[in-house]
Amino acid sequence: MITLSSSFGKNLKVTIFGGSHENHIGVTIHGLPEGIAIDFDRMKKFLARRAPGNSAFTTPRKEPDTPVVQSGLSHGKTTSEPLTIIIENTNTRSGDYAALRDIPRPAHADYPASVKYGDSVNMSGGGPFSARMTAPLCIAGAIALQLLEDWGISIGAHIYSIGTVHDTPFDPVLVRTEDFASLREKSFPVLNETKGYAMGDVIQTAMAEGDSVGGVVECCALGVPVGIGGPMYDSIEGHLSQIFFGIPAVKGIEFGNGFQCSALRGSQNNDPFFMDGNTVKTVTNNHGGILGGISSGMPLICRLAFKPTPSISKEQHSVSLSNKTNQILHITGRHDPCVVIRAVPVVEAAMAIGLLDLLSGN
Ligand SMILES: Cc1cc2nc3c(=O)[nH]c(=O)nc-3n(C[C@H](O)[C@H](O)[C@H](O)COP(=O)(O)O)c2cc1C
Ligand SMILES: C=C(O[C@@H]1CC(C(=O)O)=C[C@@H](OP(=O)(O)O)[C@H]1O)C(=O)O
Repeated sequence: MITLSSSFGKNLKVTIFGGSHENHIGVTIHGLPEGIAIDFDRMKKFLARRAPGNSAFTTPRKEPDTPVVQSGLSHGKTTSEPLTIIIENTNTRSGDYAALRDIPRPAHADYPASVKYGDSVNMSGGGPFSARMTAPLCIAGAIALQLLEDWGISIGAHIYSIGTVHDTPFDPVLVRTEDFASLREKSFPVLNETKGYAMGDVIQTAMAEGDSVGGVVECCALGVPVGIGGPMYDSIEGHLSQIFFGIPAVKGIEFGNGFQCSALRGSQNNDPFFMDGNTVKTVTNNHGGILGGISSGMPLICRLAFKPTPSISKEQHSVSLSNKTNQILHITGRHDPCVVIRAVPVVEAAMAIGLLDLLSGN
């Protein structure tokens, strides 16, 4: 068996390795400043927001997700070596996946991964494609969030929609750091509680029918200085999109008013500039804090669309790869009926790593 790994970043290189049903998963971070004290209590709190098994709306797989430092830390502070932290997988149930080696799940990675890797990769639990890999991403994200505070940058996210039910969006001009603090304390992070209950009903209805639902996470970064990013392939959108699309089940990304801008006239879409004391600001923020790939100093806002969880208990059509016949598939096992809730801190982590990488090279 080979262990796959994948890396993100130019100045801060984040490499994630392991698999959902291997002994452990983990992350190595190259390029952190030396002598930084890492707040592990905050990291654990952050990891707990993503961890499986914490509510009726998530997979019942229970994992403590305890970060264990392997190297790169001495007396609680970073050294000049890369930092490696792992998480043990303690609650695997690989039997759930025995049949799926031959009968791939629609919408999961099983089929193309089996063609590409054969039996050389352990695909149980989704292997290296599993959302389990977002736990080490959140370790790196927790560290990045901590470092970004020194730059005066804060990041927050919420469930923007589940199915067709929408939360109140962030106000793209007036959104404040304080809005993020209360969201972080919520197990179902929405701004409008009534909409949150309606979203819960949507998930419960799908679950009762052996089905799943998708949704959108909205994320915002405040305090990003003017001038981060660059033209064409150095754009903030391009850079963040690479790490965002590394999150399993992300199928679309919007920056600012995104697809909506296409229905507007220039006079409606353009954000007029004005002087706020000595600072140049815009009256509206359709551009979501990015112009020409470069930060404008306004709140940086984006939305990520997540598809419905592939593994559903409803009967589905698939094939037997060995027999080359059509096959009815019944998936058992432990799955999120909606991935969006646990994805909220994952999106914050990805945004933090992406921005810290850009800032480190600016
Ligand atoms: C937080 C989170 C939890 C997820 N939980 C599950 C799950 O329980 N079952 C499942 O089949 N897919 C789950 N997924 C989605 C799959 O990992 C993903 O759809 C799959 O790897 C295929 O990748 P793709 O959708 O990006 O093409 C989850 C995704 C996220 C972000
Ligand atoms: C374990 C996690 O989520 C898993 C993500 C996942 C998938 O296919 O993405 C499938 C399930 O794996 P298993 O069948 O092993 O329970 C989820 O539980 C986690 O996020 O930590």
